[in-house]
Amino acid sequence: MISVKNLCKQFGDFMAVDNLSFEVRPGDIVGFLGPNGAGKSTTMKMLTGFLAPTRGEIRIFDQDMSQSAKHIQRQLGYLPEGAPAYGDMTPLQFLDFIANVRGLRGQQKRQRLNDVVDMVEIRSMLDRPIENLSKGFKRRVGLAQAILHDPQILILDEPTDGLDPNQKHQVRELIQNLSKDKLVIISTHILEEVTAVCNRAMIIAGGRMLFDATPDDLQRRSRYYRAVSLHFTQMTDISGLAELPGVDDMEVEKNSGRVVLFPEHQQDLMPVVSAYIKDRGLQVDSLYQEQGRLDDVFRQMTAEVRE
Ligand SMILES: Nc1ncnc2c1ncn2[C@@H]1O[C@H](COP(=O)(O)OP(=O)(O)OP(=O)(O)O)[C@@H](O)[C@H]1O
Repeated sequence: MISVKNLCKQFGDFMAVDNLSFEVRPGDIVGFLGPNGAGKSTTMKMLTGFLAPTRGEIRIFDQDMSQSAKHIQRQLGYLPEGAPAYGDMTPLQFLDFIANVRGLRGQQKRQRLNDVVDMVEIRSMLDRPIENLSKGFKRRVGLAQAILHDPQILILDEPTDGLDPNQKHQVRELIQNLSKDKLVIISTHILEEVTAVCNRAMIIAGGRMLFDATPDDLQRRSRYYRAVSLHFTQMTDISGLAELPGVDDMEVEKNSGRVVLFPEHQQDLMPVVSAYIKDRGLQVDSLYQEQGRLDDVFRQMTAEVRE
């Protein structure tokens, strides 16, 4: 388990991480969200023992980071922001070097290198200097070094940054497949990544924790949660929709002409809206209940906090 209590990091007068407390348990895949400068990377650097906190305590598997960083780091895989690596090495040389540092030897090393190269799909790039690889492949090499020793804890700073949509999908699958009993923390700016990969979402801004619950809970906070969204095939008088029982508000989206009906108290509007459409013989080309918009919640939550 990771246990963080009252964690603070100050750079000069500036408080980058301000009194964070949380726990992460096996099986948790935490999406660490926040605007630029929120303190995500700084927190991750402290969790991995690369940066000393100004105040507070980090305990991992019941050991204190300030006393036992080396021991803890053996059980930890870290993909830093930007995935730094030795650019003049090839991925094969670099991963072999990391495997040695991680204490892998002989057949076990060869087997693990082979497996990880396939997992992150870099076999075709193994003999090119890392500095000549595309951003996406550099990121995969970074991911490979993080998982090479099959660590119990994975801390990945924007693991899908710079990847194309196919690669993003692969890396998300990889993270999900890895993490049955692991503790995973990933930082991301991509909100859908949190619903796609994570079972827990933490939002920080200005170094402070604003939210820590499931991605579903986060979606439920959106004003769009259970809103009914519909689009008419042709121009239609929609004034009656706003008067339906249970409708709190109605908006028409400018570009698409899509009508959104917001429910009172998150109630289910589908039956009344469907009946209204059917009774009047109106033609719609789409009608669905929204699950909540994460970008909307994220903006609301972080709007008032300094960057
Ligand atoms: N070594 C440092 N010295 C001074 N200030 C720093 C240092 N490292 C980070 N900061 C500042 O601390 C704040 C938090 O930075 P951090 O990199 O943790 O944010 P982040 O949430 O990871 O942002 P991003 O999403 O842009 O990567 C920023 O204002 C940053 O400028």
